[in-house]
Amino acid sequence: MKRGLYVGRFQPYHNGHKSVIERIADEVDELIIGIGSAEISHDLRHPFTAGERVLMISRALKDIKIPVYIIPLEDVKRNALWVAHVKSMTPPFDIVYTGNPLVIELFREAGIRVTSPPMYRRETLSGTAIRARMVAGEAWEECVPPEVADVIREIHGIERMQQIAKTD
Ligand SMILES: Nc1ncnc2c1ncn2[C@@H]1O[C@H](COP(=O)(O)OP(=O)(O)OP(=O)(O)O)[C@@H](O)[C@H]1O
Ligand SMILES: NC(=O)c1ccc[n+]([C@@H]2O[C@H](COP(=O)(O)O)[C@@H](O)[C@H]2O)c1
Repeated sequence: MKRGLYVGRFQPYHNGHKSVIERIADEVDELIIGIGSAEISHDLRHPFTAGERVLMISRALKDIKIPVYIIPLEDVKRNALWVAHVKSMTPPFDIVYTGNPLVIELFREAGIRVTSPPMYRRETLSGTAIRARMVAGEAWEECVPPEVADVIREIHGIERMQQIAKTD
């Protein structure tokens, strides 16, 4: 039994994440998705709440063939304690999937195996680029699974981002 952890902020969950998860699902028996910075929302880098991100990911993964645990993870002030915090919130895992250099370093120092999945169409598929399109009123729907676009519309996510992007 091999259980993997994939950590990200998923602001929003997009087709790059989807392609990574499809590959991971071929390698592990169970997958934990850790939603990082769970406590942060309603700012331009983190527009969506942890609950909204849970909804996006769970709907987009409705057909996945392996068990998936979606777990919000709040940040902690001390990087040196973060891995212990993550372990306290998740089922035990054997391998971590991430491209984030700090996350790689912290798990490696804790003696946990880390793999960095290759980037998929990174020029368009990054949270930063997608959020910029949302704020600018440009097309973003093709960058995310259709279920995620539905959630963003249901929660009036574009209106939220355009509102918080205003200056007073
Ligand atoms: N297009 C992509 N292809 C493969 N992996 C990706 C892609 N975009 C992000 N990832 C990886 O997914 C994980 C979670 O990333 P994250 O939620 O920060 O998305 P992001 O697109 O990098 O967002 P942001 O631009 O907001 O930092 C990270 O390990 C990141 O390297
Ligand atoms: N000290 C901490 O709380 C700590 C340390 C490393 C990563 N993280 C979190 O892990 C997540 C990593 O996700 P990204 O790869 O999407 O940046 C982020 O939410 C980040 O804040 C938190």
